[in-house]
Amino acid sequence: MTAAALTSPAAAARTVSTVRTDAAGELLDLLPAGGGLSWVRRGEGLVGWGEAARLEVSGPRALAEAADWWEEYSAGLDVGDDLGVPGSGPVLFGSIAFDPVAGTSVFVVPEVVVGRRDGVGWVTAIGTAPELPAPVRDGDGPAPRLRYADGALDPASWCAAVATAVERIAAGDLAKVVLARDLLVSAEPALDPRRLLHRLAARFPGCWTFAVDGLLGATPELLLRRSGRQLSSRVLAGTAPRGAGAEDERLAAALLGSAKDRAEHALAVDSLVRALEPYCAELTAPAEPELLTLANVRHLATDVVGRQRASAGLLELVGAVHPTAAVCGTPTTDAAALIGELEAMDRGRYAGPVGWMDARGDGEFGLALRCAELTEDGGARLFAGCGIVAGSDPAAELAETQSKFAAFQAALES
Ligand SMILES: C=C(O[C@H]1C=CC=C(C(=O)O)[C@@H]1O)C(=O)O
Repeated sequence: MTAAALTSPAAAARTVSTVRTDAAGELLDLLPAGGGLSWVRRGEGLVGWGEAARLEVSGPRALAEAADWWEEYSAGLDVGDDLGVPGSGPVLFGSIAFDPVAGTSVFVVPEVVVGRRDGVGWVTAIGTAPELPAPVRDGDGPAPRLRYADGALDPASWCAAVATAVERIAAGDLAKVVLARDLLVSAEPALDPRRLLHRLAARFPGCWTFAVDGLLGATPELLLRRSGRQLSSRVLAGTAPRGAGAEDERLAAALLGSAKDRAEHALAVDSLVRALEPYCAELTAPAEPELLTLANVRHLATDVVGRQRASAGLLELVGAVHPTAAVCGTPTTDAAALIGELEAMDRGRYAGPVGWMDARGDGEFGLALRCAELTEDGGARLFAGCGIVAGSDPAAELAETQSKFAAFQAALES
């Protein structure tokens, strides 16, 4: 089934202007109280608010429909863009379901976007250009009172699911599956997305702090960036906890030397490279992964770069590479079926692509990891998953989900 609810631009709102702004300060400080849209890393990126148009879509052609809709929508705009850089002019934010066929993907064109790239700032407005709001730095009030509850599976049941996955892998049914679990949190007073985004960005400056339609987080994984014909991706898989003092160094060395984690990582890189190859004139992936160190965990990381050959748009490319084995498994179809069998939950937009694109087709989509979906009662549903391969230990994987939940929990609890 395809469900497409779209808004067309009203005649009065067809004018788009991008002008340079020297407004200093943090992008996230400009967000309205209820939150808004965000894609920010190390103080650069995009924030947006207001809704000039919106598309919710599912079904076998979901991403193709979204691409057509954006092309038609943006072609109908009268754009004045002083900068002409990736992210200037009209911008579409998107949060794509883990399973775009069954799940609902959400695309939003904000009325106002403020961007910063290489130190240059700009503001884009659809319709009448607004006065920029006074920046608000959230942070001093007390944290809300929080209560956590198990999501679909309690820890013991989730460990049993991991043990079943390990058996299936040992039986030769598949090589890898990523199993996730959810954690529910209720909050009094209701969670404030702007406050959460500030805290995520402060603790994870090297991650992309994102917010699209109630899904927010700080992801370390870049699924695909397109800038003209240049493509890049940061693939992550293989995780170790952080330790204190010398123990931290020992854990880092053990991760880099772990045959299990290297195998898990190689499958993720391979899945991306295979999917991207048909579109590329050049594609380079280093043979050895590097370590990516975050406040809560370390990952094996590989930066892949390519030059596009065919004229495919960004959403087509995203649809071609998703889901990689960093969030699904190998072979993809068997892993997706096992996820459906064992996780006992709907991932929704968790582990799906999240990001933005402009009218030239440049943009960035990460994977929605280390994130939570805000719930109507003012709380949230947190997600964390782990790659399961031969030799995975259920207790260690459970501990890994706890380390990953800790990324969002630190923002909730401070
Ligand atoms: C699925 C998640 O992480 C993926 C990305 C990096 C490392 C992973 C791992 O080591 O299992 C996962 O593949 C998650 O954080 O929910």
